[in-house]
Amino acid sequence: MTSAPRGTSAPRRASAPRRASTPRGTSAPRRAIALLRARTARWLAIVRLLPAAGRPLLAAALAVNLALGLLPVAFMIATAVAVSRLPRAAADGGHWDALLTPLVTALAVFLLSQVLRPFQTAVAETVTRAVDGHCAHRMLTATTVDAPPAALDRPEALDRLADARSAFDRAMPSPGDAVAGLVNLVARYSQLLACLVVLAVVLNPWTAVLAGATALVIRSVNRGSLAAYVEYWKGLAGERRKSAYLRTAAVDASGGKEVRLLGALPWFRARYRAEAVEYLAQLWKERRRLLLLPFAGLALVALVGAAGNLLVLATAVPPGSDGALALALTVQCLLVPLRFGVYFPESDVQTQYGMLAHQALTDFVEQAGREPVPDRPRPVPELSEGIAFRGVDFGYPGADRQVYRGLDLVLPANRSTAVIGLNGAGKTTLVKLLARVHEPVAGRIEADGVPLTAMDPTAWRRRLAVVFQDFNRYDLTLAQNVALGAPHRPPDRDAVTAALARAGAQEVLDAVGPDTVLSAAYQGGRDLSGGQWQRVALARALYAVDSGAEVLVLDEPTAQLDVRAEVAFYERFLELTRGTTSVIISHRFSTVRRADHIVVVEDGAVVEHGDHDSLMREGGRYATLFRLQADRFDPAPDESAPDESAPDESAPDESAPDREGALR
Ligand SMILES: Nc1ncnc2c1ncn2[C@@H]1O[C@H](COP(=O)(O)OP(=O)(O)OP(=O)(O)O)[C@@H](O)[C@H]1O
Repeated sequence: MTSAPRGTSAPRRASAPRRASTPRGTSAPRRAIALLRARTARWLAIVRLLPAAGRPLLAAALAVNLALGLLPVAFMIATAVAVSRLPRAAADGGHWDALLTPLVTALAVFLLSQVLRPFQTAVAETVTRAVDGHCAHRMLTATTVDAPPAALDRPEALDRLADARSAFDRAMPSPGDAVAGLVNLVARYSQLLACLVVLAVVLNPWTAVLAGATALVIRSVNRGSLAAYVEYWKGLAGERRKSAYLRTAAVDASGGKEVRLLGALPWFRARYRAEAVEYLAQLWKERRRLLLLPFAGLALVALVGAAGNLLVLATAVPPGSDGALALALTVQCLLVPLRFGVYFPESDVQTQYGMLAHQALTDFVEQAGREPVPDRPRPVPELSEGIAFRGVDFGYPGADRQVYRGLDLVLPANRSTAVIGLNGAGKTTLVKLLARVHEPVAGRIEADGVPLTAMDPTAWRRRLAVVFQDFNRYDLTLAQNVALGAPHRPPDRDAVTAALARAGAQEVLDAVGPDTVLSAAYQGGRDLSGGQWQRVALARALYAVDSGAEVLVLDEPTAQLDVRAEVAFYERFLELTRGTTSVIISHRFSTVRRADHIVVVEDGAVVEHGDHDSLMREGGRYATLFRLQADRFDPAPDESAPDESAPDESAPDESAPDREGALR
């Protein structure tokens, strides 16, 4: 019997998954037809993957399997001939010559099958790899090129993606395994067919029909049960994903440290165990229902079929040596259809779960969709006016709260704009809308009057250099980490060095060198501090600007910098952003105040905008937040000191950055 594949343990469940993917309320025959259609479609999808293995490989795999199917039948014939000649050879006073040819043939056939058997495994593995390479490419293209980035935020799409990915991680059978399993069936079915032909010729066609029918009935019930079980298993995809998280959270490098510090391993272990037991209990119950109980029925069918055929055998076999040949041959041939009552280890689990993995991939590609690209995209303009958000409404899918309602905002070209607001006000969301990670629900975003939706999204994104709050830390060399800012550009070591210097990461470069992998998990690798990483990410964005990106977007660029580094950053800020259209998001007013234009977002809209001095004079939200932050560090300011936050202040205090550098 089959077993659930590795790596499929254990989530909790609020409600049991549906047992079939057909709609409720439809009649039983209709449901059966729908189910049959769905299963046929899955098989056809796997058949359509065959060419991905490549013709020569496929031909080799088919030839090996055909040989492995037919050679055992040749062995049966040869041994049956030898057995039928045995009485006469013995009677002729030990004239064993007559046995030589069939026995040598049987031996040769046997040896050939033994030699071919490892090739079946090797060829199947090669087919698997070739097909999986093709499917993995499809998955990567879908996730990183075709699908809109927001698709990767949708839980149902992520569930499907998780199942597809776990197949490529070899945690469950993959589409390639399904194709190899399908090819392996050639051996089984060619053997069955050959045995049925022998039965029809040697006994009579009805015996062949009865044996064939018995084999196919028990086979289809077996496969049907397995398919239903796997369908049930599929319904637990979301829980499997949660469970995989629990399993790895305590052991992966980043989470593991904190789990150890908290002493939370027993908690994780207990939680994982409880969920695993609950999850497996459901699976086992379903397994008993779908796999164990039908087994009793199948055994009965097999028994009746075998009994019927043995009866025919007993009455139809003629006496004499012809009868001995017929008996020896047909008894062996009858055993082959009966073996269709067990799962085929080289094929069944592979095809069933592999089909599901392929279905998961297809579902993901369909659910994620394709990012719309206009037929005739308008060129991305060189910004001279700026980027305008016009009446933009946006809320995350499934969330009840709108992040923006009728947002009007201009990011002037070639100037720096700082966006401030409280936690959750929507600052990062603004960056995501700008980068077209999400699209507005209403309203539009324009670059020099051209709607972003009229441009090729890839061309637009190439104009942006973004450092997200949760930027990527690649386990690659320092130089590669920076050069990834413009992967389309041929590697330019001088430009990488210059970007690092501008980002204040010269010390990092001097300390680790450009070719050190930035991860202590590799031999000779070195990890960086949070602040050092932030500078590397900034260097990546500056390298992108150097390579043609026009809009620099920095989301909390100094959050992890120490006071000295932050002061150095904002001293360089004007130089870093000069000539570029830049957007900076920061809670640190020491960074923000240097921007040409400051925007305060609150309750889904811009509530104030202007430069530092005008906003301070206004004495509104910005001024309140600014003073609040300043007071944290200077609760009783010297009365004689210039009042930085005075509403009527007319000239900025140039000494202020030093004091504000300590803010936070
Ligand atoms: N992927 C998401 N799905 C659903 N809601 C989200 C998602 N990302 C953010 N939100 C919600 O959208 C709102 C705005 O989030 P956003 O990250 O833009 O805020 P922010 O101003 O950048 O906050 P912070 O200052 O804490 O970084 C918040 O209420 C947040 O909970």
